[in-house]
Amino acid sequence: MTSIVTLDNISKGFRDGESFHCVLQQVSLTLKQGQTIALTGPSGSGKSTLLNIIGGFETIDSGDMLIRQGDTLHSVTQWQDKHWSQYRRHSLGVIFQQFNLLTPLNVRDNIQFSLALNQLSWSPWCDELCHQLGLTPLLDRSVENLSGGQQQRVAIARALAHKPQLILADEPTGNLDQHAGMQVMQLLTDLAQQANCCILMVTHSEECAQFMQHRWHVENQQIVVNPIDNKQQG
Ligand SMILES: Nc1ncnc2c1ncn2[C@@H]1O[C@H](COP(=O)(O)OP(=O)(O)OP(=O)(O)O)[C@@H](O)[C@H]1O
Repeated sequence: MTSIVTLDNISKGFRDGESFHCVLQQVSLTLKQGQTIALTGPSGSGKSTLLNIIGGFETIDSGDMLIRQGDTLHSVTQWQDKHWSQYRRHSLGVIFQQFNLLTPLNVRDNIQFSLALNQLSWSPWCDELCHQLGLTPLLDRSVENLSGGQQQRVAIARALAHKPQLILADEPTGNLDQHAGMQVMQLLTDLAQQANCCILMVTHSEECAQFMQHRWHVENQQIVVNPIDNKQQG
């Protein structure tokens, strides 16, 4: 399987007044095309920090991160803002617990906005996404009038519309009841597989983690790859 993001010996901490709090220490890992990974760990262990580093929303203190663009892995050490924004637009889809939708807009325009950032227009894949997510009858509805489950399905359509190589999800079902949460997880994993996207998903929920092929655990500033992965792949 092709590597899409590699962390090479990265460390990250935060200054708190006089003291320095190390969150991740000399972490190395690789995300591969099509892999799905549940990221678990105690509160405050560094799960969101890891997601933010991979999304380019946080810098690293040391080490290197390599990101695939086309046929080549590029080191981010020399990247400027324009490189990061190009990476986020082209290669990333992001799904958070708070849906972060554009509330004055309808469902179609929320999805179209994400496509427009990549100079893409509505494609048959978008029709398929909306069909499978049950959004086709809702396309002209304002997102602010939708239920939590419906809004989260719009967030998934928006994240997948441009077929990114990587989806970063932070507690994507955290605001949903059990039934809606499992439905959303099933749709997310089915659609990501169809688009050959890798998913790295932070979750506290065992039921959600079960939808992913692999389990990584953040503990003592390290990432522990669970020896009993959900599925032994890649
Ligand atoms: N911008 C920041 N400035 C200072 N400290 C931060 C910052 N972001 C995170 N931290 C600290 O880094 C540690 C890890 O935070 P992080 O949000 O990554 O944990 P988490 O595992 O996602 O936690 P939770 O499960 O509670 O969301 C925490 O101690 C947090 O206070």
